[in-house]
Amino acid sequence: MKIYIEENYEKVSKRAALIMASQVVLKPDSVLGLATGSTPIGMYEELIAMYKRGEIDFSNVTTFNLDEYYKLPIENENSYYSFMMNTLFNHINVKKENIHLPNGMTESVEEECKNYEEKIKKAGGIDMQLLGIGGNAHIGFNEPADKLSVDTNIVDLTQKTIKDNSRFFDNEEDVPKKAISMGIGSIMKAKKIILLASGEGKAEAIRDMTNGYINTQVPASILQAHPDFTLIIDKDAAKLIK
Ligand SMILES: N[C@@H]1[C@@H](O)[C@H](O)[C@@H](COP(=O)(O)O)O[C@@H]1O
Repeated sequence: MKIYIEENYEKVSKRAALIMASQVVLKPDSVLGLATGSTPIGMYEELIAMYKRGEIDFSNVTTFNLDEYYKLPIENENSYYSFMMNTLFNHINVKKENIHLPNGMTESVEEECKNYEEKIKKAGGIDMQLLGIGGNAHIGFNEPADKLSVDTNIVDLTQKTIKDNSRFFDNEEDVPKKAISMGIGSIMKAKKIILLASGEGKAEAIRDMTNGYINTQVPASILQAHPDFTLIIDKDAAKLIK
């Protein structure tokens, strides 16, 4: 595990964008695993700026997002599809057919999860996976539990996650209670993983995921066992690291 502790959120975003951009420059047909949440927004803005300056070309890139809410139409502004289109995809030259998110509106969850895994495999696996982290150390939507799913699966969101994510919705009741998420195995199969975190609200999760132990109640802790894992955090998120 490599850890970069940056002065602030802006520096976290800049370093992450440079790492992601290098991946695409060195391998223009990279398969990128992407994440939602507020944390990666700064990194996406940096990547858009690089694209506009002609420094980076996404035309051969394929993307797979970590997760999508269950039964939230993609037209809803809070769907992760809408988030990704508005925050990144509409501003760069990635091809629409190369963009993948789990279909939360599927009639057959089991089939959708299986297909998603197949599609990742067919694309050659994920070269670089970007992650944020939940306040309870979830990654994707793999919530703390006694058992964690290896493959893409449907998950029940914890009350904490529903509360955390309610800031984007009009009411807490509008937050979907379930999501389809890549599993821990799907994430760990990525050749490289980077995780971004910023702010004091993530300090406990960062402490617990870097303490040398793997604990399913701290889903992100498994990343310590990945051979090419980079943590990019700001001082506030790092303040409880021992
Ligand atoms: N499913 C997403 C995660 O992928 C993300 O890491 C987390 C943290 O979000 P934020 O970056 O807004 O704190 O939120 C959601 O629950």
